Formats: sequence, structure tokens, C-alpha cells
Amino acid sequence: MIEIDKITKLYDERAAVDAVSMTVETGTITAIVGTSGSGKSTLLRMINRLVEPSSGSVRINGEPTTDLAKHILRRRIGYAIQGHGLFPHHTVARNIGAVPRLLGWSKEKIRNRVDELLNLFSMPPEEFRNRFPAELSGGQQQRVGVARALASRPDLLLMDEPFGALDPIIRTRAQADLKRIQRTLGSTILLVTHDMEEAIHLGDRVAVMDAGRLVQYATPAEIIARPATDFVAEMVGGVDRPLRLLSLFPLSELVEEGPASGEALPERTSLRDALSACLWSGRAAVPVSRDGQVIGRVTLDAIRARAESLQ
Ligand SMILES: Nc1ncnc2c1ncn2[C@@H]1O[C@H](COP(=O)(O)OP(=O)(O)OP(=O)(O)O)[C@@H](O)[C@H]1O
Repeated sequence: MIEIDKITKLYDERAAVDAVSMTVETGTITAIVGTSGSGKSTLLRMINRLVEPSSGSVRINGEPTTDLAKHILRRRIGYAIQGHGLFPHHTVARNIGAVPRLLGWSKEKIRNRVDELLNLFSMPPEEFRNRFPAELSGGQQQRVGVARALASRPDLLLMDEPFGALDPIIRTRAQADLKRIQRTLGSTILLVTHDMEEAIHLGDRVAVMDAGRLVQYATPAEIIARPATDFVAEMVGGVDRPLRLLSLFPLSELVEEGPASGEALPERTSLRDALSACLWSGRAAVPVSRDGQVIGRVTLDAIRARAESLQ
């Protein structure tokens, strides 16, 4: 659990972050969202002390972050940034293994960990282990950046606009990967984004920042249904509210018997992603699977009816 208590950062007497308090549960994703200059990155960087707070405190599993030397703290906290920050002259394996090497892990343990992570990110180790960053696509570089941040199984992973540089199609895929991997590893993630869509899609909880203050900290459903301020309402927008709401429900809610062709979607897929899949592939229904077995289908009509009922 991460406990942030009245943390403040002043620059020339102006508060970039103003007395923010929040508690983050272990094994969850928290998305910090806000417009440019609202203090998101500063808040994130005060957690691993890349920025020293002017006042307030952070405790990770009960331990104040000031009890540890900064370099020890940072080895325990993964940090991934936009543009990945890979070492260009090191191979993928060496990049991912950087922190475990610092921690003195054995060669074999590092190699196993690198391969495990590459597999998790759908990058076959034998194909990618020895490549250099320049020999990867933008999306692959980004995945290696995230794999590197996860390599030592940190208590906490901080991500600053990790998908900001990706084009929208790859981005959706990257978000889905991150969510799957986070669930698999049980990691605790705090992620900064300026995109409310991404925050709602990824966050178990969403923290909305405005001018240095935390204006709402709640589940995506609450943020959408009951925005705390006009600013939050504006960020959520009203235009495709049903679509946003669809992203909150899994396919399992609408499964029925009947035929459907094409690739099956796991029952935990959101109705929104299923809607995209139907429209993208021109199907009127998609098969739904649980543990790899098809358990039924969900029709486009059923998803549309649900969207209408949410208006
Ligand atoms: N080192 C610094 N010195 C002075 N002011 C700073 C410094 N770092 C940040 N600020 C100011 O603090 C405020 C918050 O900055 P921060 O980078 O945390 O915002 P952000 O929400 O992450 O914005 P963006 O999405 O544009 O990165 C801004 O007004 C910024 O100009």
C-alpha cells in the first residue's frame, strides 16, 4: 500500500503540487490524469524522490520513503517514461536486466527473468533478446521499456505517459498488454496520463489533478457518473458517454447461446473493445471464451442495446 500524505512541492512559492493525499492499494492500477502543468509528473516523481517534496510524506508498505537512501529506493521502484529511455548500445536483454544486474542477481536468474518478460510482452526471446533498440519498432521499444521497469519485480511501478508517443492503434494494444501483465504479476502501478480515456480504461482508480490539487480520486465508474467538479466533467466530456460506460462492463454480462464466427474474445474483454472488434471485422456477433473454451456469443445488437440503456 502506498500512503501519500499532504504532499506539496513549491517552486518559487508557487505550489506545483498542493497538499495531495491519497492511498493506493497494492496490486492495483491508479491513473493520475490532468491537463498540462497540473502537477502530475511532479506528484509521481516525489514518490521515488526524483523530486524532493517541500512538505508531506510518502509511505510504501508502512515505510517512509525518507528512511531509505535515494538509490536504494529507486531500485525498488520501477520507473518508465515516455520515449522509453533505453540504452541504445545495449541489447534488449541487457536493457531489461539492468536493475537485476545492479542488485547482484545471478546470470541465470537474470536470463530467466528477461525471457519471462519478453514472453509476457509477446516478443519471442530467441528473436528479440540480442537485438538493439534501433532494431525494434516504436511499440516494441516501449514494451522493452516497461519490461525493464518491471524486471526486478518492484513493489511499485511508476509510469509517466508510457504510451504518449505511440499511435492510437498500437496504444490500445499496449494498454491491453499492460493490464494483462499487471494482473498476471500483481504489480502496483501509478501511471500519469493527460488522456482521460486512457485513465478510465486502465485505472482501477483515477486521480484527477487540477492546478496542483487532487480534485477527485475515485473509481472510473464514479468519475463518469458523478464528476466532482466542472473541470472533471469537462475532462470526462459528454459526447461518447455511452461508449465510455461500455468500457466498464465485461463481455461476460451479455453472453448468450448461438453461433458466431471468427476469433473468440475472452469473457473479461470490455463491451467497448468487443464493439470495436465487431465493427472492425464486420461481424454481427463474436464468440466468447473462458479459459480458451468458447462459452457462447455476444451480438452487436446486444451491445448496442446496452449502450442505449446507459444513455
Ligand atoms: N523544476 C521546476 N522548476 C520550476 N517549476 C517547475 C519545475 N518542474 C515543474 N514545474 C512547474 O510545476 C507545474 C507542474 O508541472 P508538472 O510537470 O508536474 O505538470 P504535468 O501535469 O506533469 O504537466 P505535463 O503533462 O505538461 O507534463 C508546472 O507549472 C511547471 O511549470
